[in-house]
Amino acid sequence: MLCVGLDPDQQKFPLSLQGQANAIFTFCRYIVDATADLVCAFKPQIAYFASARAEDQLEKLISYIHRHYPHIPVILDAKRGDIGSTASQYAIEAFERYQADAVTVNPYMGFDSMEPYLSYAGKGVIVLCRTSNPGGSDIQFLPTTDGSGEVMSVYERVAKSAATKWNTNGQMCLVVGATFPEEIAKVREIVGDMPLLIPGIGAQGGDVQATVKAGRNKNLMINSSRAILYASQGEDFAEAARKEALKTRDAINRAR
Ligand SMILES: O=C(O)c1cc(=O)[nH]c(=O)n1[C@@H]1O[C@H](COP(=O)(O)O)[C@@H](O)[C@H]1O
Repeated sequence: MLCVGLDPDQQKFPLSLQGQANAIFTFCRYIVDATADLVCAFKPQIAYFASARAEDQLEKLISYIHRHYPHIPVILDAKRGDIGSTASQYAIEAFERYQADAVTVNPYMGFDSMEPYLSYAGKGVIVLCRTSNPGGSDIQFLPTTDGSGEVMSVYERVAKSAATKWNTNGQMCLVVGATFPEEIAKVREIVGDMPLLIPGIGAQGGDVQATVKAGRNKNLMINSSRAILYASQGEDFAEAARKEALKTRDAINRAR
């Protein structure tokens, strides 16, 4: 159930990679090779590539994962959200340019903003529901009604809509932060067996055991990025990342 997040921050790279052409790809490739037998998915975060003008290295990385580890899905973490015509372009970017198997999207603009991704049969559409950051509560906790008199918070409404209306082709997953196990349990209750992407263990301090229990040990992809990527910033970074990934995977498995 471990998903390794690929958030390559060049300032944290070992000296031997600093200033090298293709350093981002090379760093991620080492991490992928060191952890591939321990993961259920890899999740590259697009901002780390785009901010460094390294989209070509993201393309290369996803193609490398597909070629060497074809059984491991790649989740492109892009958190897109826009009107349908623009979302169509983002869907082309995620699924045709980058060849991702799934993409994270923001549901704030509603169902039509997610439809272009859903039109790619077999691709995963991973919808933000109860995010891991403290400020997530600013909006996601607000009460809503839908006319039936039933009051629920925004994140519960997203979960309910995903479970009852939006997931027409079985492609949807939801993001729920490991930092909020109570809400993981509520979302699990609403959506049944739908897969959940759960970031927030490791650097953000989420509790692995509480996360697995709240998710009922079913269809979970539990993401850790920085704690694994930068377990060491020295030349032994890949070895250290493997050790940390093993430790995390074992902690997840002990909690199952
Ligand atoms: O969609 C996500 O992946 C995501 C959603 C969320 O609620 N919280 C969250 O941290 N993430 C992403 O998950 C990763 C977490 O990284 P670490 O905190 O370093 O493990 C980052 O790439 C975040 O952008």
